[in-house]
Amino acid sequence: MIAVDIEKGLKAYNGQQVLRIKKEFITGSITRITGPSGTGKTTFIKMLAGLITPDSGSINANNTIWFNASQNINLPPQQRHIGFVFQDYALFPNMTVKQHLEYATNDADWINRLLSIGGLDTFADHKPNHLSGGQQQRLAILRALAIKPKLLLMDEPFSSLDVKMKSALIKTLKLLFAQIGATVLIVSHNPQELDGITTDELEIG
Ligand SMILES: Nc1ncnc2c1ncn2[C@@H]1O[C@H](COP(=O)(O)OP(=O)(O)OP(=O)(O)O)[C@@H](O)[C@H]1O
Repeated sequence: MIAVDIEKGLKAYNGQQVLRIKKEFITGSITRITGPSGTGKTTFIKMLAGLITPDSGSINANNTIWFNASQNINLPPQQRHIGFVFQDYALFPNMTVKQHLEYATNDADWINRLLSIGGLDTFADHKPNHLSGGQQQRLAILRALAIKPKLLLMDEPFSSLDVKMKSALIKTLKLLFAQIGATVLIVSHNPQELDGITTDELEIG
């Protein structure tokens, strides 16, 4: 379980706004994060990843303290074993599809399975600028899964996929999440796309 109780002052266009999140995420749960634009959904998952530091409070993952302001503990991102799908993908321009996955794992069977799940087998030697937007987005998802993360954070991960591709991929991912025992948080503006996959919801703002 991941227990979060944090506060962060956001630099909003109209002054200061405080983001407060108090929530427990059960191991293996899949939570949809909703809320209006600019309320702090991305900032929240970046705080879980250790990419943004909360002003106060704590984040505890199972028996490990990831963040505790009063004890001055702040585990770096690489020690949190998290998979992150960035809204803008953040792919490496000089790496091929396969190299993105090899950067994260040396398990060749797992890499081949991921390539097949993402429909990118035949694009293994392509670099991102030779992929469509949907293919780049799928690569960002596969890269996040490559380390078999215990916590997977996804920021609008299906926004560039067509409806058919999206629903097939989501069904497959649900099985995969269960298999690797991941707890998953998905920021999504689309109310329907995650029907039947999420087990919990967090509304921000
Ligand atoms: N490191 C930071 N420290 C403080 N404030 C930040 C930081 N990064 C972003 N912000 C501010 O937090 C606010 C919320 O931004 P954020 O991207 O988290 O919103 P969001 O809910 O994900 O929006 P959207 O749905 O449009 O993607 C913005 O006003 C932004 O300027």
